[in-house]
Amino acid sequence: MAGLAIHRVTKQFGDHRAVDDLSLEIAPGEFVALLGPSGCGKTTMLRMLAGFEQISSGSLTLNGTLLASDQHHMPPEQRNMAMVFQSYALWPHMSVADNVGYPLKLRRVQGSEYQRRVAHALEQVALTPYAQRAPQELSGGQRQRVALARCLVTDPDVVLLDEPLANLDRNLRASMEHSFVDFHRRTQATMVYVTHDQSEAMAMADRIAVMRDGALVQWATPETLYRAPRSEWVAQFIGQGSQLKVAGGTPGQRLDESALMQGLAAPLTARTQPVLVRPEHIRIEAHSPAPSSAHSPSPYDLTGCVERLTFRGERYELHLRLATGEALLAYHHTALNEGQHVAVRLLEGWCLEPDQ
Ligand SMILES: Nc1ncnc2c1ncn2[C@@H]1O[C@H](COP(=O)(O)OP(=O)(O)OP(=O)(O)O)[C@@H](O)[C@H]1O
Repeated sequence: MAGLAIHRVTKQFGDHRAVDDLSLEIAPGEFVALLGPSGCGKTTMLRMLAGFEQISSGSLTLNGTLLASDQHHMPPEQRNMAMVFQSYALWPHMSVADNVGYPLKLRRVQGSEYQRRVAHALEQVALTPYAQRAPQELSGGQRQRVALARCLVTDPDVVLLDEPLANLDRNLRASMEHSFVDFHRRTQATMVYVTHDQSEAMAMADRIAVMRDGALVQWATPETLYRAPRSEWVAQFIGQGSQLKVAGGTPGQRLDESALMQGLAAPLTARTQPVLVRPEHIRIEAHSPAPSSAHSPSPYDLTGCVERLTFRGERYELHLRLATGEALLAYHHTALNEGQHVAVRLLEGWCLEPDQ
C-alpha cells in the first residue's frame, strides 16, 4: 500500500524495549494519533519515523520507499517529513514570515517563489496579518500556528506532531484542535500526532493507535475505541465508564439489558467476565424501587447508593455504590442527595478482554 507503513518495528535502549514489534499501515492523507500513557514509547516511535532515531528491527516505508530497517537509515532531511514540537522551536530573532520561510532558505528557494510559498503558508494558518511580528509578540496558539506554517511551506508528505498542545491552556487547546483539523483538511498531508490526552486524540484523529509498554494494544477509529474497546485497560483509558463483572458473555460481545441483568444476578464466583457500562447507558430512578413481583420483575431491580454528586452544567455526574460494593458512574439531569438510594437500570454493556 502507498502511504506510511510501520512493519514490526522494535526499538531497544539497552535492556529496555521502548517500542515492541509495532505494525501500522497509515493511508496517504490520514490523520493518525499515537495515544498512550507517559513512557509507552510514542515519542520514540515518532522520532524513528522522522529519522532522529535508528530502528533496532523491522522496517519503515513511505509510498513504497524504504526509510529504515536494521540495515538501512535514510537521513531525516531526505524523508520529506516535517515535525512540530511542543516547544514550537521558533527563532526569537526572526519575524514570523522569516521563521516560516527558514526551511525554504535551507533548500535555496529564493525570490518570488520564496515569497509566494511563505504567503501561502501563512494564509493557510490565518496568520497573514502577523507576518512581520516577532514570535514573542504572539500568543501560544499563534506561535504553534507559525510552527505549522513552517512545516507546511516545504510541502511535506508527512507531518509529525509531538504533543503540540501540551503547553497551552484548556480553552486554547480546544480552539487549536479546530486549527489542526482545518490544517489537515486544507493540506491533505498525512499526519501522525503523539498525545497522552485521549480527548485530544478522539477529537482530531481518523484513527488512533493505542500503545502500552511499547506495544500496540488497539488500532481503530475513535468511535470504535469508544464503543468497542478491546480490553479492560483500553476501556479505562478511553472515555468515562464503569467496569463490572458478569456471568456469561465473551470478549467482543455486546450485552443487552436482560443479558446484563441476568449476568449480574449470578453468584459472585460465577461473575468472571469484565463488562464496560458507559454512563449514557445507565438510567436512574430517583424514587425507591417498588418491590418486584416474582412473575414480572421490574427493570429497576438493581439499587445503588449515591456516594458523590458532581455538577457538570448540562448534567450531574453520580458516583454510585451498588449493594455488591461495585462502583458505577451515571449521569442524571437533576440533583440527588448524597446517601440517597436509587433504582438503577443498565441498558447495555460491552464485554472486554481481561488484562493479563
Ligand atoms: N535515548 C533514550 N535512552 C534510553 N531510554 C530512552 C531513551 N528515549 C526514551 N527512552 C525510554 O523509552 C521509553 C519510552 O519513552 P518515550 O519518550 O518514547 O515515551 P512517551 O510515550 O513519548 O512518553 P511521554 O508521553 O512522557 O513523552 C521510556 O521508558 C524512556 O525512558
